[in-house]
Amino acid sequence: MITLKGLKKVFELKSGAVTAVDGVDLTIEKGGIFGIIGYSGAGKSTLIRMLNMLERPTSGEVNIDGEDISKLSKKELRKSRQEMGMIFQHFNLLWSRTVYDNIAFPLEIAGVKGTEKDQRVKELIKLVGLEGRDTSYPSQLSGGQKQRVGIARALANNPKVLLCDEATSALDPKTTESILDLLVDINQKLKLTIVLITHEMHVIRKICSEVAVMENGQIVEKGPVLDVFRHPKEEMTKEFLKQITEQDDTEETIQELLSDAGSGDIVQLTFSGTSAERPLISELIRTFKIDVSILHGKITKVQGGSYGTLFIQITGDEVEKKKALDYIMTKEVEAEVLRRD
Ligand SMILES: Nc1ncnc2c1ncn2[C@@H]1O[C@H](COP(=O)(O)OP(=O)(O)OP(=O)(O)O)[C@@H](O)[C@H]1O
Repeated sequence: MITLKGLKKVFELKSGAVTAVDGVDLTIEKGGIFGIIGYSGAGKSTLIRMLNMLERPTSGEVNIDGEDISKLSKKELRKSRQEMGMIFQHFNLLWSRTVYDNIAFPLEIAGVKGTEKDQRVKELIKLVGLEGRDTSYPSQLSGGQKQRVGIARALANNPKVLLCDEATSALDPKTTESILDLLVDINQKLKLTIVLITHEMHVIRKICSEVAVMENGQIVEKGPVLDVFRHPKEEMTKEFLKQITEQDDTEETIQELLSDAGSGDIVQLTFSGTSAERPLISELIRTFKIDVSILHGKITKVQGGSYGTLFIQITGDEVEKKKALDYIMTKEVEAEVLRRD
């Protein structure tokens, strides 16, 4: 649905030219939640702002449903923008208007009036969970409530895409969770495509189906979240993943496990996707004459499945242990014997 080809943005400053986005090729499929992660200055804001031409590209194409929107006239662009809602880190609300009037604003611009407008605003207030706050002013709302108004306003004209520019970066962790839950809810209920930019990996982990990692204006790695999390290729991706992996998966902890454990084979199991949800350990104990102790483990849930590592210790007869290992291999679980008894 959204295809970027050779997208580039150069800002000409007195001090010289700054290339904010440097030849980005990207395809964003309909209906998913696509996350773009990068550090400050990587070019994320500039990139997302080019998706609705808030920022004009220096070169390259932004194709939405097969149409290059950088070629549209002002009038056509105004119409095309209604198909894309946007929310911002600092909400960008109209401070002198109530919640109701903030949400009604884009409808008024689109020429929606009277009962139709009233019904739509009430529907949106309900959708984002702000019933009873219609007459409040933004200054009377919490950060999370302000972002809910931002979301309702962005959805007013039934857009196909919602662009989120660091939408939870100004919020505390608990409020962030509730706004992320709301975004997933909207994505599923309205079949809305969401594109978000963030510098926080837990946002990607919690709600995105696909991710692109941005560095110096370029996309350095991209793919389904589960794949990128399990097999990150670039240093930048690994660095972001450290935000959500705990220290206890380090080489040192594994060495400690190996030296502390009693007799028996020590096996590292790596699960991903639906394999993480199978009752593998109970299957092993029931099927083979072995004992299994769990030494250490962590399963992380992401959109589209789970992934994780489990360290187990297997004791029993050599033949049975070998059969159990062979069995594990047939279950789409990677198994590595770290120590053989
Ligand atoms: N309007 C502008 N004029 C000049 N330079 C700009 C402009 N907007 C962005 N830049 C520059 O482009 C580069 C990328 O900035 P951008 O804001 O897109 O990055 P970002 O990844 O979104 O970072 P942040 O989260 O800090 O906004 C930076 O070097 C920035 O200084």
